[in-house]
Amino acid sequence: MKIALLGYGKMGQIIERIALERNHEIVLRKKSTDTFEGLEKADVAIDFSIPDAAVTNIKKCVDLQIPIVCGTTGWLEKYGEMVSYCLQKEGAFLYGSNFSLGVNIFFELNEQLAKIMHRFNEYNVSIEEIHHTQKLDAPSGTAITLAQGIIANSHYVKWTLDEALEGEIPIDAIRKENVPGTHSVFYDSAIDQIEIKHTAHNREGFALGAVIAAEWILNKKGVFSMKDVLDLKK
Ligand SMILES: NC(=O)C1=CN([C@@H]2O[C@H](COP(=O)(O)OP(=O)(O)OC[C@H]3O[C@@H](n4cnc5c(N)ncnc54)[C@H](OP(=O)(O)O)[C@@H]3O)[C@@H](O)[C@H]2O)C=CC1
Ligand SMILES: O=C(O)C1=N[C@H](C(=O)O)C[C@H](O)C1
Repeated sequence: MKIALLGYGKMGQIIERIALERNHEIVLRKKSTDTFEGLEKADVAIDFSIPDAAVTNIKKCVDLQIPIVCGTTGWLEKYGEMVSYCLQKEGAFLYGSNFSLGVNIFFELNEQLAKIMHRFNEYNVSIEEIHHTQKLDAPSGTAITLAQGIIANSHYVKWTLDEALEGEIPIDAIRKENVPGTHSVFYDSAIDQIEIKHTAHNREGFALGAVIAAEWILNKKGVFSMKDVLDLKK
């Protein structure tokens, strides 16, 4: 299939290699100063750009009726608006804070653990994420998804996402050279600590997952997530 890359940085260049290995064609490699010329030829667009560009890129693809897979993080306050825009225009849109298979399994593990732990008030939950020093947003999109998973599965729902992001679920964002992405969820009591952790060794899993999501969304209409792609919906 013909793929438009919206964002041609660290992720866009790895996605290009994997897409070509899977016999796809790249019709656009858009960086900040490039136009959208070539987008109209695409069967699917994959956006790994910057937080300030994602909304414009998503709307452009929906307007052109081109399915878009968005991996760009740091713009979630506009997510609801993008969902409505896509549904109203009968487009196809899939956002993933993290496209790696390992992290999507980690998301399921996090949700199952939250279902157990919410019964034990002696434990306090917190999240830690570590990323490279070039990352523009904090906390990471993955950490926010982890917080959402905890909130959604703590039946007495102590927090809203805003409360969580305002510190009810502390999220520690650490920046360190050359770290692709490490995420931990901690449950601490006065007696002990329970930790679950995912460590990305490189960016390959993010890129492969994004290309698989692009293959999946082809010829579909609606708003989707990696739970749909991996058939993880309960
Ligand atoms: N969901 C997931 O699995 C993952 C998500 N990410 C997210 O993906 C995003 C990109 O990460 P990464 O590749 O490391 O970042 P980079 O900084 O390496 O690349 C960003 C790219 O976006 C380009 N860009 C800037 N403005 C625009 C625009 N208006 N339209 C199109 N492209 C634009 C930049 O162009 P220029 O060079 O000209 O500035 C650059 O090519 C981040 O939000 C990150 O959090 C990252 C890894 C995994
Ligand atoms: O910026 C990155 O590199 C990454 N960002 C995503 C996020 O914000 O969760 C996914 C991954 O952790 C790498």
